[in-house]
Amino acid sequence: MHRPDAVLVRYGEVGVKSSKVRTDMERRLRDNLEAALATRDIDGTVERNWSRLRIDTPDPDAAADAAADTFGVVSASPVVVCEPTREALLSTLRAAAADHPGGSFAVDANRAGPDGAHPFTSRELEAEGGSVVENVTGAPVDLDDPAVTYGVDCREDEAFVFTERRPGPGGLPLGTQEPVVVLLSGGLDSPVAAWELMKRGAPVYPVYVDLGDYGGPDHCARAVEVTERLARFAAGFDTRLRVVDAGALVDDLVASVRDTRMLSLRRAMLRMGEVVARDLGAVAVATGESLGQKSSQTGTNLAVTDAAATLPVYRPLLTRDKSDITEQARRIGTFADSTLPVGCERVAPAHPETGASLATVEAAEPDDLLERAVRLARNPETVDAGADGGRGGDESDR
Ligand SMILES: Nc1ncnc2c1ncn2[C@@H]1O[C@H](COP(=O)(O)OP(=O)(O)OP(=O)(O)O)[C@@H](O)[C@H]1O
Repeated sequence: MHRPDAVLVRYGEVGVKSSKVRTDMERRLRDNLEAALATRDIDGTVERNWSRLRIDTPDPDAAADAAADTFGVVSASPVVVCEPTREALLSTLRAAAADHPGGSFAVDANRAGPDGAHPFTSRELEAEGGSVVENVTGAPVDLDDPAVTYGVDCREDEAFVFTERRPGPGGLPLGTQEPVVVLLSGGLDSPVAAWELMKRGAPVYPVYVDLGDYGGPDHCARAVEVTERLARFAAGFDTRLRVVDAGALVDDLVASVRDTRMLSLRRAMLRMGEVVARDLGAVAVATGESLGQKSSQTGTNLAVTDAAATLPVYRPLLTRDKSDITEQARRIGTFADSTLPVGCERVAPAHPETGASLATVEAAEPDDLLERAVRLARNPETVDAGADGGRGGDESDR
């Protein structure tokens, strides 16, 4: 195949929106793709074209990877662009077949345009293209499970030939929903929760609660590292980690509260997240909790935790299994060394309460716990983890 000279970017859910919302979301997707190219130093321009976007670039391979990391994108294909004529298409297919990697193949053609725009149908293109590829490669046709699919997208003014569809994350373009604060521990779950929210279009502001001696520099470094990985999916958005220094508060909790300590700590964390959320214009606070995963995550205990919240609490992983979350963390690149014996595990009491009443928890915790949490969160330290901030709170495009 000649070198591809562009990338076709396909989206999914954006396409079923009403035309105004769809236009706004396509624009946002285009801007996000441009930002993704810019952060990776890839030259290219992005155009909205019928129901796809198209990137013209000297480096389609890298541009397709950048698109495949962009929320809203369902798939991206490096493509060879040619004239929308039978001769040009068959000749481009012939050139592509010269690089056939082996195994069976199919030709999948899509033709769009007004009646009479092309003197051939999609089916005819598939049959004729199939013969061309067969002649060049000698490979067998397999329409059900081909090793290679030669894609042909034929439009009125131009046509595209491709052999790859790199899957994207799907979802909605980042910035089409309102921002959310995510309590990010740097453990396995909360980065996946953040990713899931971003996938639905919500920019996230990660907040790490420094647990002092119970966390330590390695724990915090892990949160920074994970934030950097998340920033890869959020080019142009402010994903800087906000760090709240809660060492003294945790020391006091450990010294003064026994079985319900973890619940009081979660309540304080939610309050801290809320302060940052209000400051940055975020509409909710999210955690990586899932039902029954830990003693603090029973239905009763989650209700006690939520009683401290005045903003909605999002738990994108509520019903997910740990094995599934772990597999996703590996896939999206946020799986870090999760075996560090630090963090909340060290704060937990020997016999944590699994079914606390709000009255019991409130009676056991210091009277000023939540006010103290608010004070601590007013001036978080901001750690730049590689994003080039600025658009997280943009009202205009949601
Ligand atoms: N130090 C922290 N800073 C910010 N948020 C935290 C911290 N520790 C816990 N959280 C939040 O509370 C949730 C439940 O805490 P849990 O004890 O399960 O955390 P973990 O196992 O250390 O981390 P994770 O849940 O991210 O794997 C986390 O998913 C996260 O949203």
